[in-house]
Amino acid sequence: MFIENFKVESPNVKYTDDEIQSVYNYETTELVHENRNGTYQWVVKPKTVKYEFKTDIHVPKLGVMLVGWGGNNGSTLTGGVIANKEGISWATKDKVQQANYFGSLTQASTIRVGSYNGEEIFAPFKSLPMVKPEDIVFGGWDISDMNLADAMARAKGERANNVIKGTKKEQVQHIINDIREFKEKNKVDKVVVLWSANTERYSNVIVGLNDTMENLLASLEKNESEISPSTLYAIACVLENVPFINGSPQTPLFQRNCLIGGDDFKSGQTKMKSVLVDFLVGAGIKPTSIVSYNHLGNNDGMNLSAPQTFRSKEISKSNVVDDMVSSNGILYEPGEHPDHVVVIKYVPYVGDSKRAMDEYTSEIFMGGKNTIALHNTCEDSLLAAPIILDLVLLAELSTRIQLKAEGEGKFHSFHPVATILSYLTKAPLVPPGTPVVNALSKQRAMLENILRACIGLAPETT
Ligand SMILES: NC(=O)c1ccc[n+]([C@@H]2O[C@H](COP(=O)([O-])OP(=O)(O)OC[C@H]3O[C@@H](n4cnc5c(N)ncnc54)[C@H](O)[C@@H]3O)[C@@H](O)[C@H]2O)c1
Ligand SMILES: O=P([O-])([O-])O[C@@H]1[C@@H](O)[C@H](O)[C@@H](O)[C@H](O)[C@@H]1O
Repeated sequence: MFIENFKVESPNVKYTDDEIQSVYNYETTELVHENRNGTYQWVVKPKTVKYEFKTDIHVPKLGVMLVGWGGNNGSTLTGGVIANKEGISWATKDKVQQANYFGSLTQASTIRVGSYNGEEIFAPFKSLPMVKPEDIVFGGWDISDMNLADAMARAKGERANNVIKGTKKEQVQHIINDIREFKEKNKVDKVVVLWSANTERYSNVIVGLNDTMENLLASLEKNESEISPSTLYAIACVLENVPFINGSPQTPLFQRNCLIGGDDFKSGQTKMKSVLVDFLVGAGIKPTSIVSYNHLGNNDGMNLSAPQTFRSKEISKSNVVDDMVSSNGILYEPGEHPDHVVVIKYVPYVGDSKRAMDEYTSEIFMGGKNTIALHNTCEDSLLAAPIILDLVLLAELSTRIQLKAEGEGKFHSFHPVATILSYLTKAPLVPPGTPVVNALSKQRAMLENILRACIGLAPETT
């Protein structure tokens, strides 16, 4: 059964006029490698850490500035939100289609809150006060000056006629001025910037050039050509203390003192992979070869046909099985890894209709082989647009949550590198020393359990 809303009554939660305060007992384990009577032994010690959360319930007026606003995803998201806001419907050959938010975790999925009369009860995933998509003020940048309506109809072709000019430093200042003007003009309380522009070639960390914020700022002074446009946007956001989310694979490198999320929307083939490989390895089956091919004909596909940009995607799409493989030392020797090949081809005719074909070969009982072949056809932008929405809404929400662990004196925000957004990205950015989790079910559980903690509900274990 589905219920629209609910309120938690518990000694662990208190609703005030300004915030939801909650207490959450986090059941975890501590591992020690101890020498006991001359033999080293792993000892697992279950422990409970008490956390306190407070969530500001005042939902701000939110501005979202998309870099690459006129692209396939930027224009599709904007059009989709307007269609929802205006309640637009249209005739298709099958039926009259209503605007919706299918594919959005925050808008179209549910969480289990308990049972009633023997029936499971589910409520909307957005169980905390969140910005409504229809209330977002959209803005942004594009190197093409085409209006959004025409841009939406176009998914390919030459376009750079609206670039920001000047030295790198001047460009950063230009972006900062744009953010300030946008805020002022639209009277928004907060802004989130999201890179939905084209994939850039992969940037390496070069010592002295981009390895620290100081070196990056010094390189900016020198107008160093190795600083990519996405890095310029990221620097501007860091300097303006505006959350920055990277929807493409290249990693803009900077000191992370304001919320940073990324990298690369986890929309189709990779999302499926982070479910399937988790299932196989979790079932004690050993994937030994994963061959992933896809072709598409939109501008993203054309851009990725350049070897340097394809390399960025290849990296973000390839690391996705690492945590699952390394979780099972019964199946894999140390350092052993399945053969994993990623291919992307540009086929203009199919446009936005991305085709993905995957072959998973695994070893099963007694040397048997199991081959699974998948074929998936789906509109690229219709997969990505709801993910962009979730990223900005969850990024905004996470800036309103404060927490404090037992023994910590003061409340503080989450770490600025937003692990909470992992579910939505192919190559999740995590703080140094934090393990990267790619398995989709774990990523969703982490996100859901944080939201549950904020309203004093125990983690979901079923
Ligand atoms: N399913 C998906 O669509 C999906 C999944 C994962 C990642 N991505 C990534 O999302 C990004 C956007 O995808 P898309 O299909 O909208 O691509 P697109 O090519 O249709 O749109 C990108 C837009 O960015 C603009 N642009 C390029 N460089 C810019 C710059 N420096 N500053 C401002 N604007 C710039 C272009 O003019 C274009 O309008 C791509 O990097 C893609 O790899 C997409
Ligand atoms: O999310 P996913 O389907 O694994 O990956 C996709 C790629 O396979 C595709 O070629 C690219 O154009 C999309 O931007 C996206 O990155």
